[in-house]
Amino acid sequence: MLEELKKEVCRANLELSESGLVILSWGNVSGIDRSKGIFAIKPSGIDYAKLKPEDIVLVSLEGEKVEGDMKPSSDTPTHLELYRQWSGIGGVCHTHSPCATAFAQAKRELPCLGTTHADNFYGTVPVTRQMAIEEIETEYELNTGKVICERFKGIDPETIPAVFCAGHGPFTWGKDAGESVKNAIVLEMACKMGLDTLSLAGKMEAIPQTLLDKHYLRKHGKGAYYGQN
Ligand SMILES: O=C(CO)[C@@H](O)[C@H](O)COP(=O)(O)O
Repeated sequence: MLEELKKEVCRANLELSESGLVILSWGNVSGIDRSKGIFAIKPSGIDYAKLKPEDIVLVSLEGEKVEGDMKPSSDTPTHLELYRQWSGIGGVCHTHSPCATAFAQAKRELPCLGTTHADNFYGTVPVTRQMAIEEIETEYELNTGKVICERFKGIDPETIPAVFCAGHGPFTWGKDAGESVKNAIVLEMACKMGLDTLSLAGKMEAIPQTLLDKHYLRKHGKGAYYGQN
């Protein structure tokens, strides 16, 4: 079932591995078929070098494994919560890429410091709150999805397809699995530029909204972020 989706998600996971954003079996990518209410995700703990389309696991929006010999990614509940809450996304990517993870661990948001960022993210990339002990000790991955959606109240997730999960790492998303990986690559580069800017200038200062609008709206035609840029 859903052979094409499994091939697409397998390809996206291999792209993630080839991008250098993940090592060992870290990270994961999924993609959803909204017409069937089923998403495909990387199996847990797999060596990317051995990953094949037939290894990709299918999971329903009710959270049931529909097809696959292996255990779905340990982050499946997070991907599931984002698909449930945000009907406009088609793919989700999670990494521990070093610069973006530094922002997540430092609980720092990434302001829009330049046009590179502005071309891809309509404003500040937010960070979630630190989860409470009981949220961590119970359903950690599901609660990770919940605090991401909580943080995005008032923010259009399609115009800022990225977040830093406090104390953990980044999640990105997009119209499909491939775009979620592209956004993870752009986020890591933007975070590296942010750290370099901070070390050169001693601060991270957002560009004017008008420059953000000029770049983002010219490329994407819409922007609906109501918070501070
Ligand atoms: O965030 C984590 C672990 O902290 C996970 O993303 C692992 O890095 C990958 O887990 P699997 O997808 O292989 O289960």
